[in-house]
Amino acid sequence: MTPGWITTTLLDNDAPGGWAVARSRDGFLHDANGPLFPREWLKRQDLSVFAEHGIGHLDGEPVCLLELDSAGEVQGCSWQGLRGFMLQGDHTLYKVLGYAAQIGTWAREHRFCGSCGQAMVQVPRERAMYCQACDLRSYPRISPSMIVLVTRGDEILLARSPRFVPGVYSTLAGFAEPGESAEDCLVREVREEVQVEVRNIQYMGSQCWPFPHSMMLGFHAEYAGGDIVPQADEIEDAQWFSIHDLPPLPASRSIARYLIDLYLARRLGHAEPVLPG
Ligand SMILES: NC(=O)C1=CN([C@@H]2O[C@H](COP(=O)(O)OP(=O)(O)OC[C@H]3O[C@@H](n4cnc5c(N)ncnc54)[C@H](O)[C@@H]3O)[C@@H](O)[C@H]2O)C=CC1
Ligand SMILES: [Mg+2]
Ligand SMILES: [Zn+2]
Repeated sequence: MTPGWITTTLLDNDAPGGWAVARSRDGFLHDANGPLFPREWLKRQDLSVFAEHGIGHLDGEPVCLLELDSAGEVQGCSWQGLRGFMLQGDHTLYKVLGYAAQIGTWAREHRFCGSCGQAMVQVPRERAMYCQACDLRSYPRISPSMIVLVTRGDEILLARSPRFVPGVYSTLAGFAEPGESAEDCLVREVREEVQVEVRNIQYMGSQCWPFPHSMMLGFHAEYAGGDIVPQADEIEDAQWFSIHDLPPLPASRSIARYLIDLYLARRLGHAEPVLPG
């Protein structure tokens, strides 16, 4: 048995046994034992299965995803969004569900060729969809995004989007555009969102963010000039906060929180946090 979670290219859906997770628009099915169910049992429930994908091995046992058309009723079970699993519970299980969500979304959105519109087929032994007419392969989509903590000595720049939980302030973030490096993206996003200039950009680490398919590239950068002007619509408020008097912060497993906690630890001489993968 290999411990932990290992994604696999593809599994044989006809081989019996293993675990399954079920996903609908309402999230993942779970009961008191969590979101993993014996696969054979789950397939016997009255669920409208749209697609089945082998996704990996957990502690050596195969795991598959049942993508559903709708959230059915299963006695003793309820549905919970991926974000809920990110916020609390076992981190390895959240990784399983995050991967399942990305594969399920990608497969659902790539049934037809984006070039000619014909049905695509699953490539054997590879996580890819294929259009024979165009000789075109589509791989799971990942969107590179940068995230940055802008610092000024004992102050850090935090902002809030109208989408955030009330009161919470976070680091700045944004999707990379074609033609940009992560650093170009950082400079542009900080300018756009708060009209501030930065220098001494330092890469701190990355995190998969399956909402729905971001790859977060995390940085610290020093303030170099400009007064904060929040971008209309995108940024509700942005401020310099003293590291000794911070507002409510993002979830502890997010890279946003890691970037903040890491800066605080270095500034205050505490032990450095570990970035959850
Ligand atoms: N893990 C973490 O700690 C954090 C993760 N994030 C994530 O970072 C990503 C980017 O942050 P935002 O401030 O929302 O982005 P942003 O500042 O670039 O603005 C969002 C806008 O970008 C456009 N957009 C949506 N999907 C896109 C894509 N795939 N490529 C290019 N443009 C796209 C849309 O117009 C959307 O309204 C999001 O996935 C967000 O959830 C943001 C903050 C913290
Ligand atoms: Mg943004
Ligand atoms: Zn095609």
